Amino acid sequence: MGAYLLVAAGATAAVADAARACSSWPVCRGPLTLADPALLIAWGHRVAALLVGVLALATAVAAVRDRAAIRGRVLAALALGLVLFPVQVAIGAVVVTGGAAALPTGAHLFVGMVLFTALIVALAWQLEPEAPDTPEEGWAVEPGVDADDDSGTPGENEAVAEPTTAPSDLPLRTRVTATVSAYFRLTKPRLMWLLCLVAAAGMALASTGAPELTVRTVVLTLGGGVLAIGASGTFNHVLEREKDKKMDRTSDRPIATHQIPVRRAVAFGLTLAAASLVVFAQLNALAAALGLSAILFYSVVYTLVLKPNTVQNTVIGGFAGALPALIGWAAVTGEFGLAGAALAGVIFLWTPAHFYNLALAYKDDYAKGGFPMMPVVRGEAVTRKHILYYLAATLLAAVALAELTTLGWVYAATTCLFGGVFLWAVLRLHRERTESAAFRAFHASNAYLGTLLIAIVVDALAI
Ligand code: HEM
Ligand SMILES: CC(C)=CCC/C(C)=C/CC/C(C)=C/COP(=O)(O)OP(=O)(O)O
Repeated sequence: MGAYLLVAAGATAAVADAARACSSWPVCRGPLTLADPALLIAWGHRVAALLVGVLALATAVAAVRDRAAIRGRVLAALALGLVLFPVQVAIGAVVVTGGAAALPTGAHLFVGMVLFTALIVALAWQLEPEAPDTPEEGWAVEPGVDADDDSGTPGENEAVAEPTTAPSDLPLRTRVTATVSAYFRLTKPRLMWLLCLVAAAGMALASTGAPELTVRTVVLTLGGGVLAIGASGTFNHVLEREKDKKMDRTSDRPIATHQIPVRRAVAFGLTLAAASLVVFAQLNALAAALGLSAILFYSVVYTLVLKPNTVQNTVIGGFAGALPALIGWAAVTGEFGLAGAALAGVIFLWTPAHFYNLALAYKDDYAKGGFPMMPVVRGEAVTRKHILYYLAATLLAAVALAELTTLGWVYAATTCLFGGVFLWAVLRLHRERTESAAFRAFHASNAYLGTLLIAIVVDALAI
């Protein structure tokens, strides 16, 4: 986390043009004053570098002392980090003293990222020494019922779901409430706040350029987004109704229990999809095309093709969740943009670090449903390792986003603070290996992304 703090502080120093405020090395000349934030950032970066250097050295010394208990590749990764440290200090000194032109652009950022990666890899190898590199033995997708099988004949292992349609002798009001809430559930409302924040962050980033962000753009983008997510969620419920019956977590879903007939659900989904496209089209054609792509990607590519067939289902499926970033950007500018794509990259890399925690908690349930999720196919230790890798990749992508934009200290502080909380939760998951630790890490993933997106909006619009 110290190494990450350094990378983030470095990116902030670059954005704030700290080298202009402090062009001497190793210390900044002149009095330290609160009036010059760039000078404060320059000092902060150097003090952090000193402290983290001491920490890295202490870690390496401890590892060497205990080398009998530490595997060779952990020591090698640590050694790489340690060797890169003085290299990184030297590059930093050259950059601030005016020699940046002699170095490849971004050399300091790149070496910092490699250093952080080396330490994370050492940590993952140390925490999960027994992680097998071969697939779990004996796992195979259970012969399930095809997603489009609407025969109503229960398959083997399949619980026979009792229709839970509100009986007609119940008061009308109770029946209406039950039906409305069942349709509401089809839209997967619990995901909406975060996906809407993704689109909001995309809009906020786009509006730091020339176009002004209007209330109309915000309302149409979030309105279209809510409708599109509702449509995608509904199609997902329709297509997975047979598998949903087999899993404890999903067996009470409205279509699985026949509370909502398939035909009506399809009509509901199509209505939401059409409404979302009409709303997006009020913005521009690109926003509408991206909205349609998101619906099709999640409903067809992810749900039908990837999810039942490949262990990389949720990794590739992350494209669907990343698209709202591009939609938000396109809503404001009418085109694609690098910063919007970088935000989409953050969401894409965050998705496995978010979902693999649930995959661990619901491993047996997913196996019952016949889904080749990572813990089911490759085992829990490999999944925990991948959570750490994707978390590290997300944190680095967040720094890359800062480099490409004018996001400032609110954003940098948020990614460090909540990135630290997320990392802490994942480390506890590695040590405790319990269901509650997996849920804690899942909630930390949502807290990290949620606060990061709010920080983007605040930094881009208010500061
Ligand atoms: C392939 C990609 C993803 C998969 C497989 C996945 C899976 C899941 C699952 C299974 C749940 C539990 C849902 C429930 O039982 O109600 C969940 C919850 C959630 N997901 Fe994801 N997710 C993915 C991507 C995303 C994305 C891109 C976002 C937003 C940016 C997101 C935000 C959320 C939120 C906010 C919750 C609810 C948390 C809560 O109830 O406290 N997910 N996800
Ligand atoms: C703008 C727009 C249309 C965006 C759509 C993107 C979208 C809905 C992304 C979320 C992906 C998601 C929550 C998957 C849930 O997994 P799952 O369906 O495998 O979960 P389950 O096991 O609960 O069915």
